[in-house]
Amino acid sequence: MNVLYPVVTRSLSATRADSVGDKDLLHTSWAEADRLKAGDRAGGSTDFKHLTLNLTMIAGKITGLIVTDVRFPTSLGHHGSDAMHTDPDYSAAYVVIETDADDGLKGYGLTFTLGKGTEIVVCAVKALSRHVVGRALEDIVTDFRRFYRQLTSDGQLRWIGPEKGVIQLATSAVLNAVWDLWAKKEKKPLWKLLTDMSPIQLLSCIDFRYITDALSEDEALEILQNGKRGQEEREEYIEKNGYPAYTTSCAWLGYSDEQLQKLCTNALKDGWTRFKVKVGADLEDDKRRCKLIRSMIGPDNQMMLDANQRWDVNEAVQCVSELASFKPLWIEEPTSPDDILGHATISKALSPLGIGVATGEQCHNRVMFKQFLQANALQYLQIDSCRLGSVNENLAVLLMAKKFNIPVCPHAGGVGLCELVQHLIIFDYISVSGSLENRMCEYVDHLHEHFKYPVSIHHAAYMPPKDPGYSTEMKEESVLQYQFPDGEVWHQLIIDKKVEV
Ligand SMILES: C[C@H](O)[C@@H](O)[C@@H](O)[C@H](O)C(=O)O
Ligand SMILES: [Mg+2]
Repeated sequence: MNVLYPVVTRSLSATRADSVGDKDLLHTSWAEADRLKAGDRAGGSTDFKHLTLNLTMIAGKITGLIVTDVRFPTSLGHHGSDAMHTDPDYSAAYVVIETDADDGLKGYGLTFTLGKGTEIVVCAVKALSRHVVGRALEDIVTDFRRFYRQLTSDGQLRWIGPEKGVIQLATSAVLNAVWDLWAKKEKKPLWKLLTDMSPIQLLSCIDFRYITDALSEDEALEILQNGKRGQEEREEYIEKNGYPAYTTSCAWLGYSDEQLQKLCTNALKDGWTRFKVKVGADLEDDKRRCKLIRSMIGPDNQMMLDANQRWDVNEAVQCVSELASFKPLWIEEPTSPDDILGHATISKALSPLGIGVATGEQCHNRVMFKQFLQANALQYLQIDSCRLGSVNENLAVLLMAKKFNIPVCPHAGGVGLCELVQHLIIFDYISVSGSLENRMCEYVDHLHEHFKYPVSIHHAAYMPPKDPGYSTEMKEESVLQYQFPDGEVWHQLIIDKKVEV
């Protein structure tokens, strides 16, 4: 089916949504789209956008896209280590987009990597840039669904995906920069840009291809319309209390027991009540560490386990059963992230023990999440702001999670991930799920000092960002110093033979 997407913007929702309601509006604009399309075929000179809408222009044509390989040597302190990724250097392919508008605003985006291979993502971003440079921002955001499709469906590039792996990480970096720029133009933090959008505008950002068997556009619209009810109260609640978080940074796998104890003591003092522990390399080691943490946090605080894909399916059931006495809430990534039916088997086996399965940080697109949901293969869904195709694809997944009634607990263990994903989960609470039950967002206490608008944590909760944008902008001096391999920091580490290049 060849569909012309209705183009819907702020002014449309502001004028007509009031009188006819969004549902009607959806159909009105689809009908209009068809009529206009017919007009085009008949040789009419219809300007679709300007006939349908009375736009307030978002100024600027994208004139440049710069991408940088930025790496932080976190492996030296074992930060971020787990059973599979023993020596991660938290890194990013960092994108800056510039426009010819005279407001001087730039869009900043990133995707998270672990050091080696960042150069490959950088290369993929460059390959995608031809779809971005030369485009008016206005054209992109008023028909975001089409733009998303263009980026993910390049007839040649898609062969190295599609919508997965390096090319999807690159798509995310580019689109994160576009969303940052859009939010800055609107002078709103991204979460607020999203919560202020009408249901129909939000829909117009989502590519529903491949998921309509699980979530139709009408169902998504209904969810978003229902989400408008009580939105103001929820916004007030979040402004006051923040979004609940859990910490992972006390118990990376490479930390010694002493370090673990020290970090856990401090975290408890700071008011943390939910702790994630890395497991999976050695069961006896896992038992010792879990025992230590449980004894420190007491019976009432929550503990989650993360095996980072280390086990086979039956092995996972066996190992987690042996750790069940420590009362973990979930086991995260127990096996291959691609093994949806394996996760379903594990979920079923662990259910009598009261342990759920969590996954998503390596779930590369909405189709996989759809299947996880359809197969009852997860009980906690972990979106990732840089693994999925940016905000656009995350919106699709949040809506599916709502339909399947599965709590979303985002992944944020990486550089910049806390900064980004806080916007998505705050939007989720205010406009989609409307609930905090069984929900929390990951937090790791690393590298925030390199961001211009770092996260603000208060009483173990993410306080909603106030600065315009997606909180993606890094400090210029950090980018210069940590650029790989020529930044000052890497230069010195290489001279001192502290790292292998
Ligand atoms: C290599 C990384 O630090 C991962 O261990 C991390 O993202 C982790 O899986 C998490 O859930 O935070
Ligand atoms: Mg994890």
